[in-house]
Amino acid sequence: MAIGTANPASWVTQEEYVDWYFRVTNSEHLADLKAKMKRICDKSGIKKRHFHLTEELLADHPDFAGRAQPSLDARLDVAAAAVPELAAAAARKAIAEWGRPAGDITHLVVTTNSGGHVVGADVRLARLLGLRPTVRRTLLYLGGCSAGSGALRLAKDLAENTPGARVLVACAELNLIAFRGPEDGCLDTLILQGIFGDGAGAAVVGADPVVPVERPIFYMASASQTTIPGTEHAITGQLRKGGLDYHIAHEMPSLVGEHIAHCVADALAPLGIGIDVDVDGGGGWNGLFWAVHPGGRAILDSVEARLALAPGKLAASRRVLGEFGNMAGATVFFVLDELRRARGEGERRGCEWGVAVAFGPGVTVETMVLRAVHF
Ligand SMILES: CC(C)(COP(=O)(O)OP(=O)(O)OC[C@H]1O[C@@H](n2cnc3c(N)ncnc32)[C@H](O)[C@@H]1OP(=O)(O)O)[C@@H](O)C(=O)NCCC(=O)NCCSC(=O)CC(=O)O
Repeated sequence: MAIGTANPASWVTQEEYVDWYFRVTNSEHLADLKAKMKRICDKSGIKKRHFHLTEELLADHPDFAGRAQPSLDARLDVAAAAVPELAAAAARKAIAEWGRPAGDITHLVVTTNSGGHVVGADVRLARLLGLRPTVRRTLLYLGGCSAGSGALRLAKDLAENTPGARVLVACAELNLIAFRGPEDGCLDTLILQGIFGDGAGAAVVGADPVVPVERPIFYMASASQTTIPGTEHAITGQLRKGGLDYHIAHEMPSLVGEHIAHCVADALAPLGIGIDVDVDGGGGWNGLFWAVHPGGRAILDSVEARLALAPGKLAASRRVLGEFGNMAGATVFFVLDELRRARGEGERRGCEWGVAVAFGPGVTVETMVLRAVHF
């Protein structure tokens, strides 16, 4: 029924990032890694990224630049305050658009990869927003990049199974939990530092809108999850003394390309939606609008090629990637927001039905079938 997004105020252009990153981590001597990082950034399709971690904050915490030093406590301390604050900035926008008081929120689903506390980000966020003490909270940690879509799936079930429920979903992601300097033999670090950025997204989800106050944007027709067998190794992460150690396998773009068609076809089939979809990659897929998680430029290229999507079909995903990078679980809210903004600016007669697809550890594919309410 409403979507809000927010980013930290500080940002670095992708063009400047390589110099910035090697300078602030005192790594100028690692010339080969710097050249490789430049190749990654040049090909990333990203123009700028926002970060909570500034040079000043890094000066206060020089241990964040290395993975051997015990810095997890300090990282979590920063995230404990910053995650709910960023989530609140996005949630306030969503609640304002929704048009009803924050006290009418009945359920809260919060997800982040940047934390590990009790009392957690859900309690803090509820307090910041002035939600009712009886709001029913669910907190999901470390769900990877599909966590925002997973939280929306949960919200849909809550909304449909609890009459009158209004579920606030919020996700905030801060790269500082995984930030570290470049190191020989750790190519994952270059990918992570080269494409991930910080952001928060929020949405209000409910059934049976109260007209005319509530003006739905997307009808969530179905939300499903598939785990691709034999791919547990492809995305892994662990909280260690030096922060979140994250690994993304080189084959992720091809893996996604291989599985996207059957995941979407499986999600559409039970709905009996009359779309002439050719699962071998025919033009039928262009009969949908697309909100694909922009995990990286190569992921979007792979989906586009595999499904023979027309140029522009992934414009919302590419624009979000360009402006903000991969913001893990928060990204889906930005892509949905961008889609509805583009439709409001003259593309109102776009496709009626669409899909949101996100990928995460498992490898997990979250697929949501959506109907644009004003198409
Ligand atoms: C990083 C890229 C922009 C690079 O662009 P290209 O692939 O076109 O260019 P390229 O092949 O020349 O790659 C540039 C350099 O990066 C290296 N490279 C590419 N992918 C790598 C990876 N996963 N790990 C380590 N190195 C990698 C290449 O070997 C190459 O090194 P050299 O130049 O030395 O030969 C792209 O590969 C990309 O978008 N990858 C997708 C990243 C991804 O999987 N994201 C999903 C995140 S998972 C997610 O979103 C969910 C989650 O985290 O939970």
